[in-house]
Amino acid sequence: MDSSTQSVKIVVCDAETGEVVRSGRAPHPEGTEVSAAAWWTAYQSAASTPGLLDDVEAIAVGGQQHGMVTLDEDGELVRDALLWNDTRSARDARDLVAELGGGQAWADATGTVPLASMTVTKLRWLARAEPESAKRVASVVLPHDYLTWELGGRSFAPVTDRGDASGTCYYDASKGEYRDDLVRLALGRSIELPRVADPAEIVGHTPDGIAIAAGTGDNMAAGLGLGLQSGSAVVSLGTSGTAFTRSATPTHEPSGTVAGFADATGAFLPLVCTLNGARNLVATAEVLGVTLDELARLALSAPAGSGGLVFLPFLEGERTPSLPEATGELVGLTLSSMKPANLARAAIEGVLWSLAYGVDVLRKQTGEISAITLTGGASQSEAVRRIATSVFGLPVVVTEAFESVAVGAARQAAWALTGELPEWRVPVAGRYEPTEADVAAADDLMGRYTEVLRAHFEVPDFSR
Ligand SMILES: Nc1ncnc2c1ncn2[C@@H]1O[C@H](COP(=O)(O)OP(=O)(O)O)[C@@H](O)[C@H]1O
Ligand SMILES: O=C(CO)[C@@H](O)[C@H](O)COP(=O)(O)O
Repeated sequence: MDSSTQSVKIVVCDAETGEVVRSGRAPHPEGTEVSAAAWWTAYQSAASTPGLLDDVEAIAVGGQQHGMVTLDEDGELVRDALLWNDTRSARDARDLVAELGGGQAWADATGTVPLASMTVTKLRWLARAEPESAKRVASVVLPHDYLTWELGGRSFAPVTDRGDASGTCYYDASKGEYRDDLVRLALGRSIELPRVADPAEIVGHTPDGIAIAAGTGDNMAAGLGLGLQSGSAVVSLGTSGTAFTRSATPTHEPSGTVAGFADATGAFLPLVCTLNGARNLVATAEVLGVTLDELARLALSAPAGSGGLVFLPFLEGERTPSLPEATGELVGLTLSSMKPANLARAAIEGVLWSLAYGVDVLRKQTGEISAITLTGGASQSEAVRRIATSVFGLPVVVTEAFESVAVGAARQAAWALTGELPEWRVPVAGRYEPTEADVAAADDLMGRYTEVLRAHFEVPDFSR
């Protein structure tokens, strides 16, 4: 199961080959504050498709990362979960960074410098803004932990895995230990935290006897589903934009650009995340009064560089660069550039640009990255795939197994069931090679965006 921001997707895979044999989905409520119970209801609705779960032997959850799900002593929800894209704890993030002695101190302690997305900052927000709710909290779990617990009929204590735990900023991924001192720093006291299960552990069973694996964060699950290896990066365009790679060793990047997450196999998953993925494209299509397919056609009819238009895609504030209070900018409007086609292309270039920057920073942390695998809802767009070559200047691959998070969760479930990580084939649906002109366009685009970004916002070094 992939329980992500906008929807839940279930895929049923053949345990030997990974072939997707059945699937189902259901939408999630809108907003950055959502009751965890709504995710369980959505899962039950998707799973009720007749025959969908017939013969299923094992299940795992890949879930949107970082969300703060608060439980009281009786295991009841204290309040709605604050999601990864809720920026109200921006001030708390700044305070926590200062209180521990700066970005390097956090990067050393947990691998990651807290920004408003991370669970630890939401704990501090709760203590500050809702002290009465904070007092009632007995434990905090992540979205995937909550769903794993519900799947098991609450018959075992909540569990998590090291991948998702690494996104809390109170778990040290390199040592595999919770940092109770950081929970106390944020909330003022200790709380119960879910046990961190082994990557291939069966943590319990559903009331129907289906084995439940540990599950993980959605990006970690996508890494498993796509068979991610060092030297290449996954770029996901869902609600968030993410760029991540696999690393055998932990990263400790002090500026907060690269999160030093763990992956779902025992290795690491350095990751750059933006708040502004596919929804900037949906908003642009709405402004232009076109469908997403028409947006793609328009974008492909415009030249690389969008006739000089630059779209800083900060419609939901931003996490990378860290500008939680920012709004978007459209720059370079002239009589000749202000055309629907240029606007369509600029939206795609803008959304991809911050991830191209992310890939550059990842490269500095982990070594060469020579290809990109695109995934997430917007990777279905032919324009996104083609334009990506001229923003990254790298080969871009799209796989057939489109729901990579759910497939990765299924692969983990098969691993737990059989005791061996299955070697599932990841069939390539398309490979887009950059031309020399694409590589030059990528450099040019990075230069122009950096200039416009610097002219409008105060940011740390943000250049190639
Ligand atoms: N062809 C497309 N072009 C651009 N965006 C698309 C396209 N198809 C789907 N999307 C967008 O992708 C998003 C859903 O992607 P998904 O990866 O499922 O998100 P999440 O995992 O965050 O719930 C939605 O905002 C949807 O409108
Ligand atoms: O916060 C992050 C990663 O650090 C996001 O990637 C969330 O994990 C949500 O992902 P999507 O719902 O957009 O897939």
